[in-house]
Amino acid sequence: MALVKLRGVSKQFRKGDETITPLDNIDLDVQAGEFVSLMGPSGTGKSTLLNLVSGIDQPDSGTITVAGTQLSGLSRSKLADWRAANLGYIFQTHNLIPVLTAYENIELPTLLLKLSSKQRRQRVELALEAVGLGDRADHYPRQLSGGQEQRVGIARAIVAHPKVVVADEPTGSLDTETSEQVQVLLQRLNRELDITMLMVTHDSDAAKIASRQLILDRGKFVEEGSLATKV
Ligand SMILES: Nc1ncnc2c1ncn2[C@@H]1O[C@H](COP(=O)(O)OP(=O)(O)OP(=O)(O)O)[C@@H](O)[C@H]1O
Repeated sequence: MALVKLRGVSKQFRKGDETITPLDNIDLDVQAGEFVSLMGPSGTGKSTLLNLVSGIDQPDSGTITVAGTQLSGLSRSKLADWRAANLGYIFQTHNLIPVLTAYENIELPTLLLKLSSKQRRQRVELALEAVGLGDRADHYPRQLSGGQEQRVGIARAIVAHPKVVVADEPTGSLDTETSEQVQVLLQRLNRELDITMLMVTHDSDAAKIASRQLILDRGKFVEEGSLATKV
């Protein structure tokens, strides 16, 4: 069974008198271990889709099942528990807390999990190592480069050992070289840690690191290279 499964998902927003429908009766299957990139013009609903898959927002119709759980049936607190255990979110701007060290920023999501302090420390150390920042644990965000900050953001997204990581333009604020390093890192985490990735990007080079490239076009998905095919 697909790890991420959307069936007939629609989402509308009202803008003044106008109703916009960024997602229109969408179906999507992402298999465990896949790395899917999602491109499309600005305002077509890519971030909206990530928010639905993360349970941050609810669809107007359709069903979303992630890691075996149908999200629409969950209360807010159950959703928060589910998200803490199953989902990591990588932002364009890393959203690190400036008064916390790299270690403490990465530790934050683990505070929502039932772990002993030893297990928590092991998870944080593993995540720091996975992103190559074992020697930066005690640095504050202001003491890190942009690429290092993003790597802390990535470590924070994987520290709970989530089944799915969604990334919203993770390389959007980085220079070319740093962007390439982050792309390599994401690819490695997908392959070596078997993390299923769903990444929104405007960068066609970044999109190519994915095992499957989708484009969101007028409320529907088309697969890169087969523009007429609905997924
Ligand atoms: N909470 C909201 N309330 C009203 N309109 C919204 C809301 N969230 C998104 N929208 C609108 O829905 C549409 C899709 O937005 P979304 O951010 O998902 O697009 P996107 O494809 O991620 O864009 P970009 O590439 O610029 O980040 C846009 O027209 C946006 O203004």
